[in-house]
Amino acid sequence: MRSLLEVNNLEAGYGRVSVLKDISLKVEAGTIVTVIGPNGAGKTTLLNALAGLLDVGGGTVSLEGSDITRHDTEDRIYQGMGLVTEQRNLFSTMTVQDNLWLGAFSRRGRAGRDELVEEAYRLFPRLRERKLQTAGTLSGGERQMLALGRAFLARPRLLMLDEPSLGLAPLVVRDTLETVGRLRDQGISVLLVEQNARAALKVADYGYVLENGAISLQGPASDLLTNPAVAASYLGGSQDEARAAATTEQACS
Ligand SMILES: Nc1ncnc2c1ncn2[C@@H]1O[C@H](COP(=O)(O)OP(=O)(O)OP(=O)(O)O)[C@@H](O)[C@H]1O
Repeated sequence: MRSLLEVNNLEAGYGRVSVLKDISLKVEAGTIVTVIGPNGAGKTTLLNALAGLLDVGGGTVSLEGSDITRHDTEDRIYQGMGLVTEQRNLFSTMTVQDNLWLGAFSRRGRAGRDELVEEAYRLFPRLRERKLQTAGTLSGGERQMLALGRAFLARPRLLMLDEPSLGLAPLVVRDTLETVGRLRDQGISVLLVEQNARAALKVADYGYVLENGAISLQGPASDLLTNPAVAASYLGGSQDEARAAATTEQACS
């Protein structure tokens, strides 16, 4: 079966500065794949390269088997890619409702758009409660939810999210990543870039660890959560604690 997204031996960077080295990864349809890694590892660069915002120096990117390596961003969006950046790119002086309405551009006519926005409210009830509030006055978590709601309305096949938990309090991070899970339930596959490794691995199906522009480790998210090396570097525990957690996990399964 072919993957929704397949990246092979990707190289990319900024002018003569090379950042991504020989990146190969896949996103299967209906799954959440996370890329975790420290500051400066190249996570945002990876999403920008996949969205066609950077020239790639080598390798290939395919979406459902069709080679899009040289396609421009507009074309990639047309083919079903969506990107929510760290900035979330909302219209701060416009209401929640109007921000959503703009996201429903794929549907023609007022009735069609209203129907789509209604679907977003069903999926994210908090947005309905806030629909007349301007986006600039929302809390960080609500802003992120609005960004996800708007991305949902564009109906991408693959949604790429750059650090949705950035700047959010721990409880709000959990809420936000549960929302990402709801998008998957709606048939949207997700490539999730996160520094918050634990929260990301909890919601994801599969994970990659990116270090210094290269993939250093990959596996099912549940395996990475109990991997001692991942725990020591990214989950805030010692290798001994991680081994103990892995043993308990195995004993319970
Ligand atoms: N416009 C740019 N020009 C030159 N170098 C850049 C540019 N943007 C990023 N870099 C460099 O590329 C490397 C990877 O940066 P990137 O933002 O992709 O990392 P990241 O993993 O997303 O980090 P963070 O988690 O801090 O956002 C860093 O060394 C960064 O300094």
